[in-house]
Amino acid sequence: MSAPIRVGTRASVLATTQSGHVADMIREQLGREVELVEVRTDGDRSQAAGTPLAEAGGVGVFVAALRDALVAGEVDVAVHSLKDIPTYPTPGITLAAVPVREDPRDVVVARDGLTLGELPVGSRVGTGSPRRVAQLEALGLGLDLVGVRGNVDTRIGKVRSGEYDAVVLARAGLARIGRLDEVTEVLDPLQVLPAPGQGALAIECRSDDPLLAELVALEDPATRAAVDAERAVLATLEGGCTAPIGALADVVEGEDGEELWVRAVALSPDGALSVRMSASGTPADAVGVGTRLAGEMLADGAGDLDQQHDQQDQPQLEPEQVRNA
Ligand SMILES: NCc1[nH]cc(CCC(=O)O)c1CC(=O)O
Repeated sequence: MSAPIRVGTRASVLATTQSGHVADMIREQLGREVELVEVRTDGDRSQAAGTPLAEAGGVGVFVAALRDALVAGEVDVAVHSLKDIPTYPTPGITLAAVPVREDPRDVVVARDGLTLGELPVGSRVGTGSPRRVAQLEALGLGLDLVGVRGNVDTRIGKVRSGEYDAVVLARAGLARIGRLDEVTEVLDPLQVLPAPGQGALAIECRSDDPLLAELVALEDPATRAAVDAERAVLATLEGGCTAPIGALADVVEGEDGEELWVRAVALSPDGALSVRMSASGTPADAVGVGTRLAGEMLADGAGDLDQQHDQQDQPQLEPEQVRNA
């Protein structure tokens, strides 16, 4: 009888829900015992103490804290939102599995059940993500985009209190914590492409842990191919530009078997300029499809989008590393 698998989790509602979900999968699909181990960070403490903390800005800290606990052998598995982890590899840690993902789209939670298009010009819409800001600006609705900090509950609270008219969030986060009923609009990826990896979970373990071979059973191959392609787009574009990036891939059944389709956009921070492209290939070549697509985007000027193109007030944006949050 082997020891329980220790799954590391952060204290937030979203994090414990995600880790709990993975713990259930390990119990049910691997038949192993699981123990949830809370990994506290300075970020969690300062938030508990009431200090405003950018969830997006703190993400690097949270990912790092879980990974530290993993490498130190305090936990055996770390669960993250895939979109929050960097594209480059981390020594000693392997992305063991990516389970079936939630609906990856962004959503609106607005006052009075409104959609973005129904909000009057000048309405205050909260988001701290440059990717969302640029794509929302590009819609030309005349919205006043303002930075928003804090966890999902805090963000929606700003709509309920009347401070903001709406906030834009990942549907997946709301789905996981059971608050989909508060969504007033699901944004079509034709207008707003999600962050690479949005809606997917990353299950990490130590690269030398035999557990790695077991965890692979939790992987959904179609999700893995899609997020591998999206992250290849991001990794390639990151090398050539700092513009906000959206990317979304899916695997569909074609005439000759499975096909992988990828759409991506890179925008100037104010959304005035963008390079938008799509590509397709096989799921087995996911990284190649994403890399080539990004290469074509760079050839089409995606590397020259970094400057601001008009001088309106911009919300306080989060650090560059989370520009796609
Ligand atoms: N940027 C923070 C973050 N990281 C993961 C999610 C939601 C869950 C997911 O996308 O998988 C969120 C909140 C949001 O963007 O609304």
